[in-house]
Amino acid sequence: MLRLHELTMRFGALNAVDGVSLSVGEGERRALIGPNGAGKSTLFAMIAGALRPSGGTIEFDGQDVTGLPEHRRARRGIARTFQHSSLFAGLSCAENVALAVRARRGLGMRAWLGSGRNMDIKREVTGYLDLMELSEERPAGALSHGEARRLEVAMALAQQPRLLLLDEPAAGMSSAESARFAELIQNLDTTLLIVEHDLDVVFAVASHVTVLASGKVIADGSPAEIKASAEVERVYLGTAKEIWC
Ligand SMILES: Nc1ncnc2c1ncn2[C@@H]1O[C@H](COP(=O)(O)OP(=O)(O)OP(=O)(O)O)[C@@H](O)[C@H]1O
Repeated sequence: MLRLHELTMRFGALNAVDGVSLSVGEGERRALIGPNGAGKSTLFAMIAGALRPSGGTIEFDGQDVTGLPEHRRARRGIARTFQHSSLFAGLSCAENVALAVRARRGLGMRAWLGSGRNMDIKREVTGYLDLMELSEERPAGALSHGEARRLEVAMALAQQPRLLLLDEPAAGMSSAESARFAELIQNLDTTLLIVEHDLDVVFAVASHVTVLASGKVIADGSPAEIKASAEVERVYLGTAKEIWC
């Protein structure tokens, strides 16, 4: 579904992402991990379309999307969440998700409750909120941090993405919140690419893990392979574990 070939991002003399090639298959849940400054966010931004690569290509669903802006990638089925909240605090959970559903369907924002079509939207909204265990009527501004992040995922799901990109979704969550979040994400059947520092979340959610360091892929495999990798253990999970967070 997603194929990166020799993807590179240079900032002046720095190769923040340095010739990364990787493929994500349909149905995979891929985690990108690595220490601070490894290039994860930069790689994520290039995949989402927020940053134009200095070199290399990005293929989505067999098509070269390297030059496409973010909104056109979104139309092809790539949805993302942001590190910072993108919710409307004064609207309820249902209203926030309804906005995303209506945007996907190309509908206006006026007169959005009442008609037959709106019942159809309402059913769809309820489905996404149920997946993320959120109640319809609560104002987004009254949600806990963990609930707000789940609402952002519900809004991304409302785009019916083929590939969902999650940018540090568990950042700032308590350990109880992040454990629940991981369970909910595991139940999604969307192909997923997640950048995350919380390794408990990563190993609970991911089917595949890619480890970046200094802009390069240093390991790639199943969670069990990554945990067992002497190289990853030596550099990150063991002696230098403190640099992860
Ligand atoms: N806009 C920019 N201009 C210059 N350098 C940048 C820019 N964005 C990122 N960098 C540098 O690129 C390198 C990779 O940064 P990036 O944020 O992608 O790493 P990361 O793995 O996401 O780190 P973290 O885990 O701390 O978020 C770092 O050295 C960073 O300082």
